[in-house]
Amino acid sequence: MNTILEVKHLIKEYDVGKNSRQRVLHDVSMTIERGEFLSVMGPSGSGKSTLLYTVSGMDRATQGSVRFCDIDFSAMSEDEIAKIRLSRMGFIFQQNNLLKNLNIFDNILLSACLSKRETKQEIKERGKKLMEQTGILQLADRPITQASGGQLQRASICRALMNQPEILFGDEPTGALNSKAAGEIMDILLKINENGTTVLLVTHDIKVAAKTQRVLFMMDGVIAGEKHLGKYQGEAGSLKSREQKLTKWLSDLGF
Ligand SMILES: Nc1ncnc2c1ncn2[C@@H]1O[C@H](COP(=O)(O)OP(=O)(O)OP(=O)(O)O)[C@@H](O)[C@H]1O
Repeated sequence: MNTILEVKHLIKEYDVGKNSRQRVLHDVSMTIERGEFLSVMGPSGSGKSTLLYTVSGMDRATQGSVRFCDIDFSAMSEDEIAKIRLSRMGFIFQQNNLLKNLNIFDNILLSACLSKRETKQEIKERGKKLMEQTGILQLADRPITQASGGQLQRASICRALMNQPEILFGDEPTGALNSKAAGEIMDILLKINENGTTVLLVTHDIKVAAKTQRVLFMMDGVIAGEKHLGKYQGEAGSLKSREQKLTKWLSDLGF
């Protein structure tokens, strides 16, 4: 086994007013192996996004440890963690967060330009290749106001992949899309995972979670259960049965 992320006894509290703190994650422990494709489900407010942001180093743990490969986030400065995020992790969100004053191509190239590891030519070539793989090469010069939600989400996937991350985090990446566009985004994420990138998604959508390999169920700030579905191989018949298994499991957990 090759562990990419190890979380032990994670506690996360937020300051909520004067001398008042809300505990959102209660003693969460989990391990993610390199190459896995996981999703996190659970009721609204159960702590899914907080878990994602804390394990990806976007936010600090209050107590407990988060290790990415052999790196202990608690021993690192904000700047050091930001460098790791930029060079080794990718992020996609429900809202694509693309910059309005840049066209689609320049939005995609931006993070690679910031990491300054390659020449502009190398960056452009990889950007084009990713756009081709995700079916949006023809949109390179478009302003982001002239593309659909699904196309913009493909662009944000390209942007997240520009620095060839080892792990991709998604907070409801299909949440703002219709079911056809959501299915297409999931197919792209499955290919990315097949090529070796570990993927961790937060989702409310059973159809999305059913295509992932392992589903974590969060409830009141703890991981209340997990379901191993195995790698999804792409057959429609097996997808139906995965969705049914997941629906029954979630219902048994009271969701
Ligand atoms: N920055 C913050 N400051 C204070 N409280 C916060 C902050 N972020 C989240 N919370 C609180 O933490 C709890 C968990 O929020 P979180 O967004 O992690 O839940 P979630 O399961 O992702 O919810 P949803 O499915 O609705 O997105 C909620 O009660 C929320 O109000």
